[in-house]
Amino acid sequence: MKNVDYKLYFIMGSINATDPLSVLEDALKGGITCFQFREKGPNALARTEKKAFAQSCQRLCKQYGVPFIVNDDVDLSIEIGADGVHVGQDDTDAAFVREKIGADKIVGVSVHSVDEAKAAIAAGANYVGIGPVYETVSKDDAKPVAGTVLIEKVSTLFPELPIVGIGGITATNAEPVFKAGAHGISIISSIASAENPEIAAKQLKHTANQWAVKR
Ligand SMILES: C=C1C=NC(C(F)(F)F)=NC1=N
Repeated sequence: MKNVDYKLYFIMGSINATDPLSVLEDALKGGITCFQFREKGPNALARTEKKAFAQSCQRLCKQYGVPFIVNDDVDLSIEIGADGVHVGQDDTDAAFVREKIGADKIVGVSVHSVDEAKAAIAAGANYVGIGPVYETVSKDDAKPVAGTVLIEKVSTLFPELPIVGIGGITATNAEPVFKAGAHGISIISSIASAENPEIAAKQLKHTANQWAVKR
């Protein structure tokens, strides 16, 4: 996948919004640059419903020319021809994912240490997610708040590696994430739980455009 713009990376699943497809469309209108389909948790959709919902999200992303990445479910990603897969440390092994989906798809990895970042690069990751930068409401098993320290370390050690910060990021606290060297911010509730998701995405996009270092 050619140079993907990770600047405003929205992540959502059916549990994050009452009308997820209209939230996704609003987010796309608001200018998100990348989308991750993350269908996880006790009430997550499964099998046929999950595939149908994924394809509805994928169709919207295609209309707006935004990459559609699937969280963890490699088989679903291949089945529907998604643009890539994102895996956490406890998910499918990144090297295995790269092997299965091929060289031109996007592989993203959540990392919580320099060693995990090194391993992600070795596995062929296109980007890494680092966080939670701030307190998050979107993940009940999130690691302790990490701040931007690891983002700084990883961006210093691996200046070519695209990094997205994640965890509790809003339009008012996004600046330090970019200043620490992140290429983008990853958002769930700041858009999915917003009164007006399109306006929320626009505000986040404005902030991201302001602070994303031109590389
Ligand atoms: C747990 C996660 C951490 N980071 C990311 C991303 F921002 F995409 F890198 N996605 C996730 N699902």
